[in-house]
Amino acid sequence: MSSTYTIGIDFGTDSVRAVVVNTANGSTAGAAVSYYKRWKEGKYCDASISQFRQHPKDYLESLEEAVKGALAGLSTEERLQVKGISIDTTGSTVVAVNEEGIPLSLLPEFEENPHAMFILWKDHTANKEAEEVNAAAAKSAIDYTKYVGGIYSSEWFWAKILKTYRTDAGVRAAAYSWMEHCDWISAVLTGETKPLEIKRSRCAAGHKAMWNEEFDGLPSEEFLTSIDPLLGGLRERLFQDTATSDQVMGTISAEWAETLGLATGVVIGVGAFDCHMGAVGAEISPYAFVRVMGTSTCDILIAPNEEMKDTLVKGICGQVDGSVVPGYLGMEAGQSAYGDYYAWFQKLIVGPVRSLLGEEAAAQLEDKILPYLSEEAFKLPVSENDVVATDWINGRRTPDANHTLKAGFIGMNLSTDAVKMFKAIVEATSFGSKAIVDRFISQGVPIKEVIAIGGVAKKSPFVMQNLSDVLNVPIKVATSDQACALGAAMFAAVAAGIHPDVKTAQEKMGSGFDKEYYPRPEYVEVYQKLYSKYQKLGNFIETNA
Ligand SMILES: Nc1ncnc2c1ncn2[C@@H]1O[C@H](COP(=O)(O)OP(=O)(O)O)[C@@H](O)[C@H]1O
Ligand SMILES: O=C(CO)[C@@H](O)[C@@H](O)COP(=O)(O)O
Repeated sequence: MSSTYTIGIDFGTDSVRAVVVNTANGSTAGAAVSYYKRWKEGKYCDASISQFRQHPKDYLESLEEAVKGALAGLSTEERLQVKGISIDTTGSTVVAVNEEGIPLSLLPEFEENPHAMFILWKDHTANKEAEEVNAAAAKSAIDYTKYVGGIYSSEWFWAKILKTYRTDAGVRAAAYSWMEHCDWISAVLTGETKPLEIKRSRCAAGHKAMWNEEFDGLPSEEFLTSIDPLLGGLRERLFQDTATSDQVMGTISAEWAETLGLATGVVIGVGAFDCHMGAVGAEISPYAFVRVMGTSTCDILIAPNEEMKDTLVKGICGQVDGSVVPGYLGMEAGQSAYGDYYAWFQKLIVGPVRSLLGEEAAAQLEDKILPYLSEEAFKLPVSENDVVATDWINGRRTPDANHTLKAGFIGMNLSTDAVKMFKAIVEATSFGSKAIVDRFISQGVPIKEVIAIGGVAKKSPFVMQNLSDVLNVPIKVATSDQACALGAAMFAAVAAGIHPDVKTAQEKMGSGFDKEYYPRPEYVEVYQKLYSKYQKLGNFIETNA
């Protein structure tokens, strides 16, 4: 019998990655990456006001490029054995669409309007609106925030919609409905994008839009208009039900089948967020804590629903039945900047070089600077008098979302150089991780093991060793370079009926682990002291800055 294949597609912050996977044994038949062109040029973004927008054309062009690249090495016969495609994306990354489900920025009149584009997860322009959602929730008879950690975040659906409605009356008038990136792009491949026709991801709806079966779907019209009457009428143009990612969104449209060189009849699965599919790719099992370590971190944990019945974990990004593995409660937490904090420091150093010495010198430095800083920082001794920083350079996602918080440093003197600053930044990201782990444990959710995936987990032994020292637990790193896309390929195999459930797909297609970091006992005590300084600095910033 010939092999069958599925394609997993992972839309990250900067690029999309596609992998073609053999469904029998998980081997990779092809893989490719495509970077978003407009995003790379810095278009439609303004970091000074935390505005980060992505054009749907970037997604469409990169989708085609990455999938074609991943399929390039397959024969025609092998291509015809591709049976399913599933997609994960970042989120909450939302866009206003018309009645046909076309993002407004794909229409000529809104083509260059950032408010008509996808509002990326890390866009924090809606801080005020998030506060208003929280104020309305505090007054409401039903606490709609109870399954999203008790605090609504500016990274999420309703806050972003309200901010857009207040900012741009033209977009407001033209917006029939709104979609998450993972729903829209999956729908695009089927050729049916009408907002009321398509299936909506349980993962996206539950973690970001306060959808829950207990509320009969989305928050009530009364609640939404109590935040602002501008939200009136939208609820009925969104969705009532949601679907888990083992389900089928549809089959590939004739147009996309031809463009990609695939057979008609390829199943398109229901989409989800990157970290949720990544956790499946990393072979998550109950109470394993999977950290997706890239631009940001997303931490995912699953538990049997019956064991978590009365537990509400405060200050995380939600707990949703079936958001990761159908039949289990999926919990999410994370940090808004992880690799992005390192990237910020890289830019800080490379920026003046670019201005003074030109692009060539800057590009050389850019390639070398993070590995150099990591190598040198690894050699430094650790003392309780070292520089301490917070990890809130893009606000705090968890525990207890607050995107108005900023990063801060203490303990510098004239001997503080770039390497020492970098060490403090890496330690800050580890301390932020510890705060999350401690929160889960203190709220009654045990963690049986820690697994890491994502660019940072694969590229930086320094960061990973530091994290293990600070958390004082071993950390396993998954073998796959593309665990999120692999997880998507596993979901595609379930949606296409090749494997009966996620667990079987994990057993057949999982790639295992290739590295494990162990805490070094001699660092545990000093990191406890530095962590306590981190907490004090954090308290100071939170109450004074
Ligand atoms: N050598 C390195 N050490 C630490 N971080 C790195 C290194 N190289 C790249 N990174 C970080 O990895 C992040 C990208 O992670 P990746 O998982 O590839 O992408 P995404 O978050 O878009 O899914 C960037 O924020 C970058 O700063
Ligand atoms: O926040 C979520 C999901 O809830 C992520 O999509 C977001 O952190 C982006 O992930 P990356 O850092 O680009 O891997």
